[in-house]
Amino acid sequence: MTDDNRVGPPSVADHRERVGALLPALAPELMQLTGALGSAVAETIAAGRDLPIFDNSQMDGFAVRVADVTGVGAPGSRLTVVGDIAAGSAPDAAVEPGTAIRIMTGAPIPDGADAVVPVEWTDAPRGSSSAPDDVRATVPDGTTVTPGLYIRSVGADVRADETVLERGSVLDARAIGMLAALGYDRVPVFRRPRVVVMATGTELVAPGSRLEPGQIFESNGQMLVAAFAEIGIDAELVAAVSDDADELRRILGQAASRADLIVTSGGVSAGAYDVVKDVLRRGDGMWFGHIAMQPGGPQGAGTIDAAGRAVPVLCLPGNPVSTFVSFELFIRPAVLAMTGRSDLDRAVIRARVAEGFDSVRGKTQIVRAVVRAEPDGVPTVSMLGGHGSHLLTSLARANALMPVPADTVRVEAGDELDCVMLSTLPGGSK
Ligand SMILES: Nc1nc2c(c(=O)[nH]1)N[C@H]1C(S)=C(S)[C@@H](COP(=O)(O)OP(=O)(O)OC[C@H]3O[C@@H](n4cnc5c(N)ncnc54)[C@H](O)[C@@H]3O)O[C@H]1N2
Ligand code: MOO
Repeated sequence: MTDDNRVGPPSVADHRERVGALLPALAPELMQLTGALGSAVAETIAAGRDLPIFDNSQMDGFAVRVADVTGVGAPGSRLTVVGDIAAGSAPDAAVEPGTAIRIMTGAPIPDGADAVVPVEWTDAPRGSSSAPDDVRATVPDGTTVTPGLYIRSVGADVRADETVLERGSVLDARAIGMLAALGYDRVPVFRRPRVVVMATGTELVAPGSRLEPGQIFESNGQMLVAAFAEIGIDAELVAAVSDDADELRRILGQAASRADLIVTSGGVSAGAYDVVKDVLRRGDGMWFGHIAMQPGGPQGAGTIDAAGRAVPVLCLPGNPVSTFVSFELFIRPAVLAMTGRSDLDRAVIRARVAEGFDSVRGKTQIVRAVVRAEPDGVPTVSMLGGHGSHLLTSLARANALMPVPADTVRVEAGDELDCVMLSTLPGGSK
């Protein structure tokens, strides 16, 4: 539990709980399918109809009766062509004994037909705009013409009322394609939060600007917006805010009026210009402190009032690796839960440590790491770049974060630890 009267600093789990409790689940809404990519479905969705919607042809060819197309290798009897069905039109004749109907891929199977022979098996001209008067099919060696050949049956993909998406699953391109095929133009989803990301620090200038002495390029805001985009949330980046309390107060107020969540970076430690902490600590509902984790120790979390609405604010430490680790451990799962998603956590792989290293007593150390697949089965993991929370390049090169428990002071080669995968394991498996 998060408990300000506790002995010792809050743990990673405590802070995760605190952040999770601040972000309420967002209400469901009906959304146009075209805009729903990345949203989680708000209710279990059943197919409203069968798919395929009707029996249709899998091939460009001729709809026939099996009895008329027997024998392998030898030409079958000549069949009178009594119709022509393109995809998108309905049959206007039935296939009687001794007849066939030309048919295109996706067109409905006419009454009387119980198989389709591809045009390649026939003596009909291919790609001709009009159907021939008659046709003869020759069944290739090794093929048996049985009822249903090259017919895609109604309901073979999914039957009406069968579940196609569970509540909480995310709409990806494939799910959207499937819902469109079922005829859904709108889909019930959990609303996604409006997020404002605010990078604070007088030293920050936008990438691409000319640097004056002491200035650096703003990277945390860019990284956070990208991290939100990776979980389907279009966050708004507010230009780097200087360490001026009045300016920050004004910008926070404006952001709160339009946001479901505000995320700040920087200004939460013990410095003379730690403006985020100075401005927000005066309001009710904010907590600031150090959690037992490195990087990412100093944190702030709470709500601010926006015309009677309590808007959650999460304040992340400014060191770039600390910002990212805080997003990963606290914001990512809480925001995914807020948007109704059921897949809150990244894939975890247990890996064997390749080289030993020291860890910090009393703090969960979040180590940047590279996990590699090994032929013998157990993947190996190597620490990357040291513990410094300014070492952003090693973070960018890592494919995993490896939490080392707070009671561990030394990790030995050969120890096995869980690694939280940030990207795909070299070799392809997740
Ligand atoms: N006396 C103490 N000093 C510090 C403590 C402490 O407990 N006592 N904690 C250290 C730890 S741990 C961290 S983490 C940082 C957190 O500091 P702040 O959140 O106040 O962050 P800043 O001071 O604003 O910045 C820290 C560092 O990161 C750079 N930065 C900040 N924002 C950005 C950005 N948007 N893009 C790129 N780089 C950024 C900034 O220039 C600083 O170098 O405090 C330690 N100090
Ligand atoms: O904990 Mo700070 O986040 O080391 O860099």
